[in-house]
Amino acid sequence: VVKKKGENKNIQRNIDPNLKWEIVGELGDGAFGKVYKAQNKENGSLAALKQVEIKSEEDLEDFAVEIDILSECRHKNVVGLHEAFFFDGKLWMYIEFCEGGALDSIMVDLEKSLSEKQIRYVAHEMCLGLDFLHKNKVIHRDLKAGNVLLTAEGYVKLADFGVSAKNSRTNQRRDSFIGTPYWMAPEVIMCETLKDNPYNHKADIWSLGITLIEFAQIEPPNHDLHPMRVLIRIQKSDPPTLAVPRKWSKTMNDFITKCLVKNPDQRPSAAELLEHPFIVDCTEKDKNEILNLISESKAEVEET
Ligand SMILES: COc1ccc(Nc2ncnc(-c3cccnc3Nc3cc(NC(=O)c4cccc(C(F)(F)F)c4)ccc3C)n2)cc1
Repeated sequence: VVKKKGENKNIQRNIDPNLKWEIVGELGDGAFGKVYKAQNKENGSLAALKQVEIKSEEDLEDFAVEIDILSECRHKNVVGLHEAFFFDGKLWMYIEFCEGGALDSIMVDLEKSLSEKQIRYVAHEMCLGLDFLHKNKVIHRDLKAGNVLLTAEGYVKLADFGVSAKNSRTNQRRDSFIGTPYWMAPEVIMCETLKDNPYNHKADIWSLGITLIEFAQIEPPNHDLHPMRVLIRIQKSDPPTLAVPRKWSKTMNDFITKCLVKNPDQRPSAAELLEHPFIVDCTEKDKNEILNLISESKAEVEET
């Protein structure tokens, strides 16, 4: 069935978004246009607003995939879509605002990595989000600390500010992008170079392992290498480990080792990882660790 144009029910057309939302700040200049902070005039709720110039129907279709993903995949560990508009030749996406921001900026602001308890809590929440996305046939493809957001209540939300998750539904592959290579699983690099065999959701599990090392060390392994060198290094070398393993528990080292298995078929699924001892004994107390991190980070930002 060929979808008729303008049928996307998740995008409101010919309604001026400024009637409902007002811009109250700027969040940065993303890869795809500007990102603002916006507030709902009726109920005061906050949003992150991304406006994207739409030059062609193909452009609209690409971004509509992202909106379909966010509209259909509603979960406490995935960024929520408030609403989307097509107005004045632009696509306007209003995403639930996550007060804490992304975990890479938090570590940079505080100039420190996460504690094991904080890593355990975030890893648990990320596995819940990943399991949900994978069950909905969505492959994230660019998991990293910069795509993990924190809310004021200490919730962990998977986001994707890059370009990769647009067409991350299986069977909707467009010519693939080389994402940020540091977090890339070996088979993704192989596929990125061979371009034919689509890889599956296990690539996100590798990136999860790399992201845990990033939480522990602020930077991913090989961060000091040129991106091209990294692609070769990931292919040829044994999986990376924590720089100082004895600084961390055996279960944390084991969890990371299980994620960083080069053969994707031998890598556990997110559902299997949810049974791993490292995150099984994750408690609400660990969540308080993250709340401390957010208040520290907010204090830090207020100071500067
Ligand atoms: C600098 O300080 C801050 C402070 C708070 C925040 N909070 C925040 N909260 C929510 N969104 C954003 C955001 C920031 C920059 C760019 N985009 C943002 N959100 C956003 C995300 C998306 N899309 C996704 O996250 C996305 C797209 C495809 C797939 C997926 C996933 F696979 F995760 F479901 C997620 C679309 C439009 C927007 C405006 N930022 C950010 C920076």
